Amino acid sequence: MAAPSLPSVNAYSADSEVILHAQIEAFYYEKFMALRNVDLPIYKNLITTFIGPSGCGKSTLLKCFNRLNDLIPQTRLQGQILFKGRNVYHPLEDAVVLRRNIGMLFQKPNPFPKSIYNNVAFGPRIQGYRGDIDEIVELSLRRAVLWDEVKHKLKENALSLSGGQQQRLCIARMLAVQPEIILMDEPCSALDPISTNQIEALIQELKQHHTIVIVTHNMQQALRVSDMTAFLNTEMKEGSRTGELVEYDRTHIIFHQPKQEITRQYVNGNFG
Ligand SMILES: Nc1ncnc2c1ncn2[C@@H]1O[C@H](COP(=O)(O)OP(=O)(O)OP(=O)(O)O)[C@@H](O)[C@H]1O
Repeated sequence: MAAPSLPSVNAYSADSEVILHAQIEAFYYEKFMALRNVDLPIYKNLITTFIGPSGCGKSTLLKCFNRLNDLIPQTRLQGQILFKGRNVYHPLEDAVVLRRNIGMLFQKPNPFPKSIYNNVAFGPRIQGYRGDIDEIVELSLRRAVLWDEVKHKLKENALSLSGGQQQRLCIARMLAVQPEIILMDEPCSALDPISTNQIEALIQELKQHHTIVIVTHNMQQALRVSDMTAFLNTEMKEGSRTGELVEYDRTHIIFHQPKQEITRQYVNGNFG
């Protein structure tokens, strides 16, 4: 089933505010250089997608933004990631606080094996929130368009929900701690078309209050949901295939009038 065409409320303009900025000279897994020369501003309240062939470093780049790569031993970033002008890799920056501001949604929904309620209440509780947790749980579930489906069974285990519901629950769990930025790594690839439509519609809603960055292999999804698209590809460098940013622009330009021939080939499915 084709997803409905969704209206874009916010759009890029020359004075769009840069909220995140990757200025990466190189990123290494041990000695392997996975990314090189990526200079990529992310604009506030827009949806940006990363596209490119498998292994070009889309997920690696995404995980630089909230320092999730720090959890992998022997990784190293040369360069900086600016979040509202501050380098998140500065030794005095707190990665835990950063990940609260820059939340992440994964390919496979990963709710905690707890009740639906406790999944959403978890973040506010560990932050020591003193207000009405019931209210935050309801609001977050409503914003994730899940409330009507679960309001009568909040004490049931989250793992009893369908895949699409679990993914919306993970979104509600993230919204409960009010992140400014939401990173999504192929958020719909494990979902059926109806759940995919629901998540895509939700992503459009969320950009009113959040900045969203999505890795996707689905060209149609990038075209449907995003304002900006970055195309990455690999280049043979010093004996290994290193990811590079080829082209970054408004999504309609990347898909219909790209500057690089290789981008045109990729978005048209004629890629070697
Ligand atoms: N934990 C890791 N240790 C070592 N190398 C890694 C690790 N994670 C990723 N890589 C390598 O880094 C490169 C980029 O991987 P990454 O997952 O970022 O690419 P991707 O574009 O997201 O790929 P895909 O579309 O297949 O998910 C690949 O060569 C990959 O093998």
